[in-house]
Amino acid sequence: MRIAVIQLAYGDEESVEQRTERVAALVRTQAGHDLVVLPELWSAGGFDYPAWEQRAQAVDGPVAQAMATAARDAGVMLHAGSIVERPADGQRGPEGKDLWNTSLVFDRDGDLVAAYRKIHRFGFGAGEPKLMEAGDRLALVDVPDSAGGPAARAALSTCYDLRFPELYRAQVDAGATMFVIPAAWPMARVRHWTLLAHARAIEDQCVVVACNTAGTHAGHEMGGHSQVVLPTGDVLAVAGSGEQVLSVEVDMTVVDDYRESFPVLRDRRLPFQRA
Ligand SMILES: NC(=O)CCC(=O)C(=O)O
Repeated sequence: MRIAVIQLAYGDEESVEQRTERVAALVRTQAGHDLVVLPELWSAGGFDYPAWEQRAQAVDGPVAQAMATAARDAGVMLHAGSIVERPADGQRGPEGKDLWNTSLVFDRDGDLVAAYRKIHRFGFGAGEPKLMEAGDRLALVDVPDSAGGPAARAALSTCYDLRFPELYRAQVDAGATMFVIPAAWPMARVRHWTLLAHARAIEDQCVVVACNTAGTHAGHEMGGHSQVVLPTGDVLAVAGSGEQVLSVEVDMTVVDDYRESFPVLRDRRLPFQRA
């Protein structure tokens, strides 16, 4: 299957409306891909905490509508990155807040087929844990291969989630063969981003499609280096530090083949006795 990873760069000057139009146009140029992936919180600004309240939208709000239309126009499945979600029905979480960091996936008809609320909140006590609720539910979606190869069973996670291997093990147990991970991961820790994505691919024998942000916004330089990593640990493609689109061909037979030839997952031994 053909996958496009759109590593967006943005600063503070562009309005949400301008950026949404620009991103929709970029998505439309990706016709011919089976899956197109955008980064975390690209419309609200990954580190622009003070703007989140005002930029929050529902899962059928203006950003989602623009992405649904772009997916349909391009005829691609679109992982539209994440939005700051404020549910239209006034829902609040257990901490009394009404915002979530929510990823949205649209199919090639523009229908919303998956939504994932980020489980692990990032921000050193500020940002997400202060302003948002945590998700508590896995989300997986099938990505068909128009060339007739096996579909991917894509599991959704977001940025800081990458540091929590137990999430990915749970996704594997739910049938995942691919991890799709949008992010706004800063340059300061880009080495962690690269290494952890490799680790998740190798330890869980999945294809990792990791789409980061580039540019500098809200005083934070983003790390870029989006990447597509195979279960073998081989890197199919890696971006630099600026705006860039990676276009890769992934044969999903690699997952079953590699799991068969090196059956690491079958050698798991749980539960352990307590010491
Ligand atoms: N937006 C994020 O989740 C950033 C995560 C990050 O910077 C880190 O884990 O390091």
